[in-house]
Amino acid sequence: MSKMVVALGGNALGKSPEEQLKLVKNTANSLVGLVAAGNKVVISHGNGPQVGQINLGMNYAAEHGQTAAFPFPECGAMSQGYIGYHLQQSLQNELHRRKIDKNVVSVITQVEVDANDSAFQNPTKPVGAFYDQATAKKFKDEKGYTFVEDAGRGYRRVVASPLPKEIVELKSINDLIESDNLVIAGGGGGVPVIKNSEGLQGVPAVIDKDRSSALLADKINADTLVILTAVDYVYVSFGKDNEKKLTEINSDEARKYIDEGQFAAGSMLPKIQACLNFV
Ligand SMILES: Nc1ncnc2c1ncn2[C@@H]1O[C@H](COP(=O)(O)OP(=O)(O)O)[C@@H](O)[C@H]1O
Ligand SMILES: NC(=O)OP(=O)(O)O
Repeated sequence: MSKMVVALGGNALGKSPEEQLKLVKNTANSLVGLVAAGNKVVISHGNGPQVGQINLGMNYAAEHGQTAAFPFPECGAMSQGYIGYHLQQSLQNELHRRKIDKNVVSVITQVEVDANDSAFQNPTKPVGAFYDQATAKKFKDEKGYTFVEDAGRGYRRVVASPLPKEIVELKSINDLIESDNLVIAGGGGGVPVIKNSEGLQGVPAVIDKDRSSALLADKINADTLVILTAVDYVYVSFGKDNEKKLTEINSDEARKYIDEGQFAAGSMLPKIQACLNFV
């Protein structure tokens, strides 16, 4: 039996609630397979596309006088609820189908970051949809957002992504795991919070869920960290005629490929770095 953290990529969760629910049902089948095989599974998930979508929709409604503005920490918490709800429902249905008696619970998770993290001055985390260059420029001029090209897939808005330091709800997560629940935690990398004289306070950023998942895996003493995304393999020379899939690498090879720039910043690079940190 292995204790494992399985991190699901936000870009592998589709672009709409309908698509997400369909994809999550498939994933639930595999995840419950791991549970049925006797593993203790903790699930984390990304939220890049979803948190950007929620923020865009909320900003649009606010600009049209329909709602108050919803900052990123609130949007991050909403994305944990939205994705956690689909995961909970799909996992519960699959557990029921296989006659496995287990409760599924999503923990709204806050993750502490450093208020002085230089990431606040240098946005790198892609969120929301992929745009062509002209549309990205239009948004940039109109709204002042920052955009970058994302791994050959188009342009995306980027926001600050400070490093995760502590998982605020760690004790509750551990208690829930120990009492045999199937736990979903650290969604979207966790809602970023800082500690100040008043206690915890949300900050406008999106933490990388691969980094938070590695931290979570370490803190709960997991044996295995699994990071799932929308490609079948990690490649060297990704997207080129001579691309080569990697089926097994050690940490020295991972570092060598990082130095060669084989993994794109903001997409595959944080996944490989998270795996190295965990190892
Ligand atoms: N060397 C590489 N090998 C495989 N995929 C890569 C590589 N470099 C960049 N990528 C891109 O990284 C993407 C996964 O990152 P991302 O979409 O940010 O993940 P997530 O599923 O967590 O949202 C892949 O779909 C692919 O487009
Ligand atoms: N928060 C986060 O890292 O989301 P993605 O996995 O969707 O990029």
